[in-house]
Amino acid sequence: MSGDDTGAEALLEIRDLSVVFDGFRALDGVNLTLARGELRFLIGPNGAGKTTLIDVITGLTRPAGGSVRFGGKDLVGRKEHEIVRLGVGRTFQTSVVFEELTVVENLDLAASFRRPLWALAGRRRGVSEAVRAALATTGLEELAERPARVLSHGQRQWLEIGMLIAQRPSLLLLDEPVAGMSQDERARTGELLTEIAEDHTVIVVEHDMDFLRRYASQVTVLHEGRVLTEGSVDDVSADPRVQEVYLGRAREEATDAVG
Ligand SMILES: Nc1ncnc2c1ncn2[C@@H]1O[C@H](COP(=O)(O)OP(=O)(O)OP(=O)(O)O)[C@@H](O)[C@H]1O
Repeated sequence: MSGDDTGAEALLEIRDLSVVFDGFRALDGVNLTLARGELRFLIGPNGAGKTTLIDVITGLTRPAGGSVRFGGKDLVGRKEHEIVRLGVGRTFQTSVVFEELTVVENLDLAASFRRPLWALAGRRRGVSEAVRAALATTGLEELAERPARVLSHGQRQWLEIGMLIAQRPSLLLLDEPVAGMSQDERARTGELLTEIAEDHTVIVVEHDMDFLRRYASQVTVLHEGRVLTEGSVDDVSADPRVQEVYLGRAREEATDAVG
């Protein structure tokens, strides 16, 4: 690995990234550096390019230009499953939970994804350490033997996060983990993210400013495919350009609601 002046601490380094869909630039020269162990919130109005950025990191979308380095390895051009094996995990906006399997079975299935075949073949009954840890972190121990279909919306989201942790990624990418949650569930998720960030590097896509004020430290704001600004929650929310972008959106939504 050649050392450059961004230092050995950077786990993820994105340089001059662009994505073009049918001539439309969904990402346009994005730079983003994440230190190992960082919890970074990624915000921006609808269509800003947040999901596209996650899609590029995870190999779902191929960029038109730029680079994505993770732990010193270039991710561009690698297959999705290869990127998972390198230690990048993501949640999707659509559920990946198996309804008829229990919570613990869902976790075990997720954990087995990175387990070598010989370990699967010789597997004894019982719960692996990775599954036990995921159950404890997400607070789902009491529901371990219940089928996933009985879970509330919040519990299901926590299960999905648990399934991700069970795969032992070093970088977690969470797309709007509190969408549709009650206030209590949001608070519990904020605590969960803080806990997970103690031993993982995490990017959370979120546009709920209240949630950010409570749980975010470092924030990157995307707007129209570019990084508008980056910094602490206070700095970012005091930035007039960010306010304009969000107020503009609020105005549009108010008009839509009326119309
Ligand atoms: N597969 C695709 N083909 C064409 N255009 C796309 C595709 N995926 C995304 N886009 C466009 O790229 C832009 C960025 O979309 P993206 O989903 O990344 O935004 P976002 O910031 O995640 O928004 P949201 O908050 O609504 O999820 C949007 O204008 C979107 O319509």
